[in-house]
Amino acid sequence: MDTLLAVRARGITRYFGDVVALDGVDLDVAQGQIHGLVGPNGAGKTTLLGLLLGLAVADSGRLEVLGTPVGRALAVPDGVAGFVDGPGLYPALTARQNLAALAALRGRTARTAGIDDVLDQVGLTDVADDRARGFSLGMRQRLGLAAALLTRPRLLVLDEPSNGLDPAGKRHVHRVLTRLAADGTGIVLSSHRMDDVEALCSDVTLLATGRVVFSGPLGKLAAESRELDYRLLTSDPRAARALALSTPGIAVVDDGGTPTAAAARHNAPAPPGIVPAQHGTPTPPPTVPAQHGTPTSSPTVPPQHGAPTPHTVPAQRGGTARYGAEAFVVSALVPALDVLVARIVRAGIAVRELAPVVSPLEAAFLALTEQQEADR
Ligand SMILES: Nc1ncnc2c1ncn2[C@@H]1O[C@H](COP(=O)(O)OP(=O)(O)OP(=O)(O)O)[C@@H](O)[C@H]1O
Repeated sequence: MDTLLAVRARGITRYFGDVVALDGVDLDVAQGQIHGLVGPNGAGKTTLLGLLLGLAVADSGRLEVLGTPVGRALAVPDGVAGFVDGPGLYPALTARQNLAALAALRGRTARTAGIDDVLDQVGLTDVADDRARGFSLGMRQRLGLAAALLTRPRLLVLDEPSNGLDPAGKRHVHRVLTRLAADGTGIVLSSHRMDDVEALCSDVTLLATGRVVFSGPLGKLAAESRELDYRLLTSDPRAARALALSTPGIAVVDDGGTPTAAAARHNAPAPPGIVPAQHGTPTPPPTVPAQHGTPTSSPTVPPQHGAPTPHTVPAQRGGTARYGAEAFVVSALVPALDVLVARIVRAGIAVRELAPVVSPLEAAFLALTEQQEADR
């Protein structure tokens, strides 16, 4: 039996005059999933979120929300809450009065009880009786989220929910969203903050000029990415570096690979779809947890019969390594990286840290942006 999807969209197209804001978009969001919409300005994210919220209707295609086909009427589908372009609030009312008024507008579907609870969840208890007029952007975002929570949504739709949030506000919002998802609520959010998307979302859809260029788990994006730069911190950098140089498919980046430069490198020609699959088997994101306690004695490097000529990427940017003498940067596809890590560990060297200099999501986003500029 099919699991009920919070969102099932097929071939969604939406025009604004001559502009094709959405062009045959497919989207699946499972219940309990936090799904990120990512893409350059004008990609169609807000338009898509607006359709989910019933603020507009698609010109063609089929959209089901919480198992029910969305009709032609402009109405928030049952069980859905959220906002685009910032929450609608009454500036003259306090936070608490805003929530009471919004709940009243929702009539019987909203709970007037629980206002204190949702204010607490988003961290606004201390300003519950202050007027919204004086609220910062981050506070307004949190109040908008509190209003959505009051309706106990089964699908929550948020446009840039992290806008204006300070670290404490961000922690509140992340906690709330994670808890909601754990309770089975589907969440679709757009964001330009790749760190947020990576921290919150299990799945992501990349849009560019109204088209889906990738949709699926974040781990699959990593597996399908082109070569990325990875910072590698080990207990024996010299021996690990020697192993890297003799591992097929691994290039050692001499100068430490600053994030910007790495991004620029991965920005290079992006094919349509930007992240062509290069391997059959998805590989988990190549982040290796610290392995404290692994022997740190000098490794024995296994002989490398038939190993290719060491491949070193010349320093492109000069300057000293930014990650300290212990770390170095390799450029590789995930499968080659897996081989390298196995060799390093087999040699008795501890892998203390392995992380992409620029995440697969950020690299894909940058490639998209670059592609758009090239097409202009
Ligand atoms: N009401 C409108 N009238 C005319 N064109 C519109 C309207 N809303 C959106 N568009 C156009 O549709 C396209 C998609 O816009 P949309 O706002 O959905 O993109 P977005 O991905 O949310 O962008 P951003 O990251 O800048 O918020 C853009 O070309 C935009 O100019």
